[in-house]
Amino acid sequence: MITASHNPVEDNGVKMVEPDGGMLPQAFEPIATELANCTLDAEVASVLRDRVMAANAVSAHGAHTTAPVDRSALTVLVGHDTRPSAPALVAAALAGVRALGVHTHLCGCVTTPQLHFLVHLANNPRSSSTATATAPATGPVTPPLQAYYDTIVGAFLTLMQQQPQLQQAGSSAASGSSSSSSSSTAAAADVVYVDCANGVGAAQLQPLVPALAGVGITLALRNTGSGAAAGLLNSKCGADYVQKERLPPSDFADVPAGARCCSVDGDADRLVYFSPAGSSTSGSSGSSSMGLWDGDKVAMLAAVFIRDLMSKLPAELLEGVQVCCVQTAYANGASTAYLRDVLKLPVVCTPTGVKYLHEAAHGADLGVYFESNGHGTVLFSTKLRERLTAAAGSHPAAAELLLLSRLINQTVGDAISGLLLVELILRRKGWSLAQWQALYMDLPSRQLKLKVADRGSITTADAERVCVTPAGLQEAINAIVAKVPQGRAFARPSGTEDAVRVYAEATTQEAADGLAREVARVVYDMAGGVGPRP
Ligand SMILES: CC(=O)N[C@H]1[C@@H](OP(=O)(O)O)O[C@H](CO)[C@@H](O)[C@@H]1O
Ligand SMILES: [Mg+2]
Repeated sequence: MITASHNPVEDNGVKMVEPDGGMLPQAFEPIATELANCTLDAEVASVLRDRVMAANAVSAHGAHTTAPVDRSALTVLVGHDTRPSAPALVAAALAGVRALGVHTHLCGCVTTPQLHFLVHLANNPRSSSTATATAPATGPVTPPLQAYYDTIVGAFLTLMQQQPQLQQAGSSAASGSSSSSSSSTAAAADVVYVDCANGVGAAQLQPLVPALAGVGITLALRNTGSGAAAGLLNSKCGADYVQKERLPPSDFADVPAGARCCSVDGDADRLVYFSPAGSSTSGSSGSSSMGLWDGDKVAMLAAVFIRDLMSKLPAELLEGVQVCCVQTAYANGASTAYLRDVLKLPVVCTPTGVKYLHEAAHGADLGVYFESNGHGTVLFSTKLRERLTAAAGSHPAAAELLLLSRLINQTVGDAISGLLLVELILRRKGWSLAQWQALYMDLPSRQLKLKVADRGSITTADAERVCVTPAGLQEAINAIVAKVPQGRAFARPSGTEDAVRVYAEATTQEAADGLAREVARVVYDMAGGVGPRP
């Protein structure tokens, strides 16, 4: 997938998709880095021969294979986002793959999660998570993009059209509204304004517009990157901008206060909800008055809904079924407490980066994982899906969960699938944005970043929550945090930028701001800060 995701339009990059639809195995990262850093053609050839081909003998899961690979039987699917540099890079990628004697299939301008889905489906045409798709029975024929919509939107529409016999009336903290059908919710909630980041999400969300109109939901696509006044990809728009700046994106000035809005990123694998200042915004964290429903909030909504459905299943069906919610240190402490104390679900904290969350969630039968920035999904194990399939005829909740496993992209976080999940749950519960927000109150938080001479000098442990080096830094951070009631703070080197990120939360915004500033200063002083002192 040729994309640089949420980054500026002039950047570009590549995301590799494994044959099972998953992400690049971590063991392959150093080799990929080596390949990317080749400067001479001859170097490319030798790294390919000595490193990539040698590693090819090791499968994604670490198992050694001695069987020779028939490259003519392989196909590499290539997709790209809307960046102007895409055509040249796609041509180079296709030429490179063909030079290895491997077939190519150009999927065109698709979202990253769509490409993951298609790769998975091409290799697993009978997979139960894509059972409604019209996939070819044999490879290496590649499935059409329509298979994605058939599976994901198809599951959503089936769930929406089902009689609400499984309503969770009174099953949660926020049960202020007793109505649950879409026709009886406020008209405003039936319009969802979508910030498409001027990226590939715009074209790929388009087929949802007529499909959702059929169930009473108006999708109003904004920042579609087209028209005379088209904005730039990810420029003052997109999920990363909305979540980090806590500001509505450009082209939303006329959207009414309290409206239901969401934002995807440049390759549509992240999703956050927001609402321009006005009603429904109480309880949001941050200095602006815009309401924000970030990845933590999406995760909690999914966890509440799935937990309710599971509670309707007979105990024997769930025997030995492990549920796990995965977060990073950036998850708001209030969301972690909600998972642990209210939902009473096991919570795991991993280092930043979806590859870590995905891996941890994959270990459970039902793994809910989201980064606060809106990237995440819910994974159902094969064991659980088989049990649900067997019970679907006699237990409506099992049938619903099975449909959910199709609505939710099982390969990676997916903004389109995420939007459908959120809209389904809010309608099923009859919840407004305010009721969703009221599940728990975010602790005020602050994120800062600063430059140091060598960010590699900061090493961390315990899912990046503790600094190991430089010596004494963690003790200094501990002393600052100890002075702030319910304070929590950590510093870690970014994996994607030349910067150190500082996160702090406390009971008031002032305290969180002050804590972040103090920690940033101590990092600056002890880890070789450069430029102005925070
Ligand atoms: C605090 C934050 O948002 N960090 C982001 C960012 O990683 P850093 O290692 O923090 O630069 O980019 C990653 C890739 O998109 C994303 O997975 C992660 O959540
Ligand atoms: Mg992205």
